[in-house]
Amino acid sequence: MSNSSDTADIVEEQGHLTTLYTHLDALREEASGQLQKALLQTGGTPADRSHRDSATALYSDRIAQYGAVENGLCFGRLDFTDGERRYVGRIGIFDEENDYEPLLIDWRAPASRPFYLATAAAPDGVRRRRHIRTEGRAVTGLDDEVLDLTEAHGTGRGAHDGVTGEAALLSALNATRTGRMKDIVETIQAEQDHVIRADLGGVLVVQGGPGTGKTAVALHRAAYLLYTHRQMLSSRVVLIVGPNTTFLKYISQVLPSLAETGVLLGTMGDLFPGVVAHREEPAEIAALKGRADMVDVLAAAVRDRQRVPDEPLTLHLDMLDGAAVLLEPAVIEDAQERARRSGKLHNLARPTFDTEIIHALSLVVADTIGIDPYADDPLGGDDAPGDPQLLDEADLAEIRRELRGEAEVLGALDWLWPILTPQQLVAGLFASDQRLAAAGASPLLKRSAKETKDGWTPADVPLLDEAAELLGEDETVREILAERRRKQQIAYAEGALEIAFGSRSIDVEDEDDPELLSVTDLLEADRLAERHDEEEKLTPAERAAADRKWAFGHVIVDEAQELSAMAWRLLMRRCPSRSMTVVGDVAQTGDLGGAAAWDDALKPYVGDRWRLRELTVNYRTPTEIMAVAAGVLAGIDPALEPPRSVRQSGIDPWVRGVPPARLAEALAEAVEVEAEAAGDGRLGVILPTGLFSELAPAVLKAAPDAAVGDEPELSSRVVVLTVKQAKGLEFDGVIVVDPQRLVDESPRGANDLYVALTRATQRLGILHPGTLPDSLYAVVGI
Ligand SMILES: Nc1ncnc2c1ncn2[C@@H]1O[C@H](COP(=O)(O)OP(=O)(O)OP(=O)(O)O)[C@@H](O)[C@H]1O
Repeated sequence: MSNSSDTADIVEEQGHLTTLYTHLDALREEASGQLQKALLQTGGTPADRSHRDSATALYSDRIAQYGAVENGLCFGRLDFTDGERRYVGRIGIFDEENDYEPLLIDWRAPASRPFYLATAAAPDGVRRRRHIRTEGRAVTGLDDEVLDLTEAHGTGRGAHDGVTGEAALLSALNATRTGRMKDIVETIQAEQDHVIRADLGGVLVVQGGPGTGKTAVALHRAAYLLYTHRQMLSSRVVLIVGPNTTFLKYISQVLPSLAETGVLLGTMGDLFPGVVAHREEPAEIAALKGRADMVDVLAAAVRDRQRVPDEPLTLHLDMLDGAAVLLEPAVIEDAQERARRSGKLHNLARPTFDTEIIHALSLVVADTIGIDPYADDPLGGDDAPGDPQLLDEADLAEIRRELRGEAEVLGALDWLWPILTPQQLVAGLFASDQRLAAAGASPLLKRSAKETKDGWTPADVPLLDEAAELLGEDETVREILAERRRKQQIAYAEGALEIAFGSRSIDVEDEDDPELLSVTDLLEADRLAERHDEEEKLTPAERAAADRKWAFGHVIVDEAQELSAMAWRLLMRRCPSRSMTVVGDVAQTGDLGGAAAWDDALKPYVGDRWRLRELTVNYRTPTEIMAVAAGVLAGIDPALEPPRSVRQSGIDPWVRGVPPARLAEALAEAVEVEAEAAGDGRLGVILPTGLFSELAPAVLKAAPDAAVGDEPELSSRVVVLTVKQAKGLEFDGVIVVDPQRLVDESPRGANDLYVALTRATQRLGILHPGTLPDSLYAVVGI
């Protein structure tokens, strides 16, 4: 490796870079011109409008893309032994005036691959790899690796220890953190490249210890797949699932800067359209909800809502002037049986149930009104012997029609076989001890009225999705529910207008006053127009987010070890093609319902047809910190190998014990020192949940601008978090407080401690009130 500050080389590269930016500016101008043209056009046929909309989307996307690649447009150059030269960058740029000669090759294109893979041992025709360092539009330095050892005279100035572009890599790794993840396109390593460019089909599991770049690789894989399979994936959308919203914020900037759209980012809590599920709940309850046997519980809960009363139901019918008829339990049971046997899902079987009940009731009514009083009396007024029923089939049909309009009949049907939304089923189940017992669920799932009011939790989402599958929702059901909502809205609006206009009557059909819009018009005109507009303008990712049945083109799951069995079911439903990238580390599993082994999680869906790729090098945590974490990992499972750190920091972690009464004070002191040491970077303070409210004020005392809360702002200088919140994140310096308590707080506490200890890129401090877990005593040597 040589660090070339040779002026002639820099001048040469500057010349090429300036040419590239001239092209970029021209492309941007061209796209802006086209966008303006599209925006200025009005009217036309629906086809014209749709054409215009797609042009607007296309050029807006392009402009965003050009903006995103402004920094670091070109970062590499390959010189081949045959004299060919290739420049590698964030997008492809071609010379239109010179037979579309490539001036810059997109990092995702096959032609860029040697930039990431070529080594001195396998140079693949590459003589020299050059990393070009830039600031804005200026070249500031060059790092050259000569891969052709004959030229390097065997000095070994090639790739070091399997690392490509060492200088550029180390400079990226040592840079202070900003609270937002950055792309790694300039320094992707060979083992990461193999994952990023793996085939689209099937389930790919990427297992790797902390800091091995799993998240970075997952995001770059999304960008690569969208580039390579654009047509299919941009319309079917790539779903990326992360553990929490703080994490999503952390990674959100990476994709736009990779110039990608057509991606939907979400947590499990976001995957049931119409429901926001971010309420916290105890880990044990979430674990119960995540168990596979909840499938049977929900199926039983649905059956439990199909009722058969012990006593006959008495129905007063208008058609009989309020006289009562009886609906016998045996009749209901029979109808229920037939509806169940129809093989349809609950909501979809309701018409069958209705038909059966209405038929049975029509016979009861016919018996009441249609009996020939003289049928058994040949000497009576009526001389027609035989059939006592005076009503024919047409009369019976009329009775059935009337029965369908009877309020008490409709009420009874709704009670006996209610049309249910998933939310009604699940909330109804959790609200009642009896229903929980009838469904065979744990009584611990009982939810108080307050909790229900506070909303859904992420663990509820797979249950709602399962419920939707069991209840069935087709157009009819959706229409019924929409109609119900519409009626409620109209009733509400009518009420509101009554209040507004006093006793003045508002006739929705009022023809005398054409100026007066009807209530229906008021409600519907705007809404319909709005909906129409919205649907036309929605991007595929927005449409996917709103559609529970969307089949994603590819699904990427980060921190996948945390997913419960129920969560896996939901994700597999969203991805019928089973084209997935599953990224995680089973040694970091914190959730009680999470996976201890990939096979357990995946077997039910793909058997053993999944591929495993391992990442083995830790780019985040220096050797000194990893030595401490490795002791904890050995305590979890001696068979687990810690990833190998790619660098040393020269800074040993510190461990400080203080009397419990001094913990807050000592923390405040440590925060002051470590925040100072982090310089422009970020400090993370990881607290046990049980000490959070007690110790967070101590951090705020030392750093009043520290971020604390459900979704702390990660760009703050100091951030206070629980382990759960810290998952997937990183900071320049980290203070871990009371590791023994972290371990004691959960059955997966040792995994949590391992996560906490591996968040730092430079400095780690451990503060404890007198006791440390055994696994730490051994390594810190106290
Ligand atoms: N090839 C690379 N070049 C530069 N930086 C890299 C590279 N690979 C990983 N990194 C950096 O290393 C850090 C860790 O990466 P990342 O967060 O993706 O790891 P992870 O495996 O998801 O970790 P964890 O499991 O602990 O959450 C990030 O700052 C990332 O940018």
